[in-house]
Amino acid sequence: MAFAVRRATSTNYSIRLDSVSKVYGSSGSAVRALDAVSIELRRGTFTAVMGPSGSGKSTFLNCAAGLDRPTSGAVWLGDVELSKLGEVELTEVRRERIGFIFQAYNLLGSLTVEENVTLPLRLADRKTDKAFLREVLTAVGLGEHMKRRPSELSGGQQQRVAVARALITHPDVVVADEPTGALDSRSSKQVLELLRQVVDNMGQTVLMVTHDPVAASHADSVVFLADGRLAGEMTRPTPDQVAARMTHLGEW
Ligand SMILES: Nc1ncnc2c1ncn2[C@@H]1O[C@H](COP(=O)(O)OP(=O)(O)OP(=O)(O)O)[C@@H](O)[C@H]1O
Repeated sequence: MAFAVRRATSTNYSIRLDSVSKVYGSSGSAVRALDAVSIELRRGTFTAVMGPSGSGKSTFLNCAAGLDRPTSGAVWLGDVELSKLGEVELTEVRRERIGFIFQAYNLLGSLTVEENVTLPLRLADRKTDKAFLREVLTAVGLGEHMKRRPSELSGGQQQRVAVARALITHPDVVVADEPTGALDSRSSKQVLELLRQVVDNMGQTVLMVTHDPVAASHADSVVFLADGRLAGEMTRPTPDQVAARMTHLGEW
């Protein structure tokens, strides 16, 4: 993987949240899922998000990736303010500039590996760069399985297809929500090492929500959330340090 990410913008951060709050419901039943969260993710870094159940991790990820809109505050993807975009533009930005990886892989069963990976390009009416496709599939270890369908692959292989699909558009950021939640420890390790390579060798920016201290230890830094607020950050995390901090934050 010798290529570099195509930069759509010149900012040195990929995502920036500026005092982002998210309130679900109203008045008596309102839940403040995020409370004035400000953070910048530098380009070419791997950040994990951890916190007790209900601390706002998914809400954080969804707001950062334009899947959900903050109640107040601003979200920037490079020099584009997501919170100012209309639905059509936001959909386009998500499709073209953000790569998504979900716990459940979300592959289309009727499509081959190759077709699943290139789907974001077809949806955006963009041509497939065959050399890049081959490079990405080789990088995720699936160069020999391009014509298989998801049902003919293991869970770990399916998630690696999802990683390739997330990379194919040269996104500004790859967002992963519990990417190893459904995998055994060996497949988890492969996927996490792959995400690490994507950052180190391709200069990608990765943001990952996880419950697993071992998974988080593959990141450059871990951001902790508690009750919708930032509750600290740890650089060069080890699994033990992450687990100790999580225990300190409460039940998880
Ligand atoms: N659509 C919604 N409507 C109302 N409340 C919501 C909604 N989504 C999330 N919440 C609430 O917001 C808070 C944060 O939820 P969120 O899913 O972001 O937490 P989380 O840290 O990802 O949790 P978990 O680790 O259990 O997945 C919780 O109190 C949750 O119940």
